[in-house]
Amino acid sequence: MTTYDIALIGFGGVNRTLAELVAARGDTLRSELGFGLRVVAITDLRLGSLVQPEGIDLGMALNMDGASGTFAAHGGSADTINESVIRNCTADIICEATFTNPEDGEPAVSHVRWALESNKSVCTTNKGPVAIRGAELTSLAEQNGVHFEFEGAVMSGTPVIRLAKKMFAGLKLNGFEGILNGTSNYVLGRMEAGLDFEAAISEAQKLGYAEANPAADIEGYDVQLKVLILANELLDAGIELKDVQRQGISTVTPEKIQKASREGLRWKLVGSARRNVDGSVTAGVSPVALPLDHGLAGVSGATNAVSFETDLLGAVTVSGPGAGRVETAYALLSDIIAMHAARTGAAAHV
Ligand SMILES: NC(=O)c1ccc[n+]([C@@H]2O[C@H](COP(=O)([O-])OP(=O)(O)OC[C@H]3O[C@@H](n4cnc5c(N)ncnc54)[C@H](O)[C@@H]3O)[C@@H](O)[C@H]2O)c1
Ligand SMILES: N[C@@H](CCO)C(=O)O
Repeated sequence: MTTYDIALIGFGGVNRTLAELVAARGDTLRSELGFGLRVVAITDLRLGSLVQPEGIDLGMALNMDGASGTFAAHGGSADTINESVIRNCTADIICEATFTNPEDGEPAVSHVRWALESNKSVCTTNKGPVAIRGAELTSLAEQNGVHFEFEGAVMSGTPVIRLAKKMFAGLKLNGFEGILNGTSNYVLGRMEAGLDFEAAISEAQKLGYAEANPAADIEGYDVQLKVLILANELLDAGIELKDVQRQGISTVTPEKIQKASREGLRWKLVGSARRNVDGSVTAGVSPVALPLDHGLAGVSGATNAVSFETDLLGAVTVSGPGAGRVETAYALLSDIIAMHAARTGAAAHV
């Protein structure tokens, strides 16, 4: 049976949870999916680097939290030597889950590039490389005969990108609108319930929804990247970050939320893109007070939803978890399942 060796670049909430899944469910995955997974390298800013071609003891790695020392105590290095690890380790697949940088996508863009250049496939939940260098990296993967998968970059493990590419064949997509950030949606809901902004953010951080810098969620940068990804992947928009107008929810005060509630409205952070008559695409993200009977008004907590406007079916809506460690680790697993299916011709349902 095939075993894929994987390297985890960034060992925070998402990749730790993937390691937990591999440790706890390895046998089930093997029998149900027809392949095994073995972690052969891990790097993290707080822990350093560890490469063990025979397989890393995941119990040991998962017990390390940065306060308890670095990988130097386990035969690795205290330094985060990403380029050398990514290029030289024996992994078949690099799982990239470091911080999203909404400005230029670095250093994750380089992590992905080094992997693809050294003929390793990549799965990532990091929005930066996909939004800012997606076309270039996809083409590099194709040239090198490897895979670049990023389902978790939009709506965590909820299938959206692959689903839309496969299931909407024969339909023309004219646009989409959706709730694409779990943290801001969670915060708006908690504020409507009477919590103050800081307390609501703190809850979202504890639940593993928020970015390392939650301003990325609150000020709309995260949705800006996701709109860019969906517009380019699904509408073939050919647009750049500067083309996606951005406004976050920091202007939505508790008073505005209570007033909207009295008027039968609910504030939501809505990301959208629409194809214009001349073929160009207009895209943006901004807070909107939606009537309660609007399809997106009832989407609550860290749930996300995106409604695609199609020519033959009208609106088709996909809804599901938009954030969360387990939900996003599953996205990486679904990427690996898709790679396996492409390699073997096995049916993939993800
Ligand atoms: N948590 C979610 O719900 C979710 C959902 C979808 C996408 N994402 C994306 O997935 C990625 C990971 O999310 P997370 O929740 O695990 O974040 P996290 O902050 O918990 O973990 C990120 C880890 O990456 C490490 N890191 C940062 N820069 C690094 C570098 N240059 N080299 C090695 N390690 C580095 C950090 O030390 C940290 O441990 C982010 O890009 C995030 O935007 C997260
Ligand atoms: N911080 C993001 C994670 C998912 O990309 C969110 O809250 O939606």
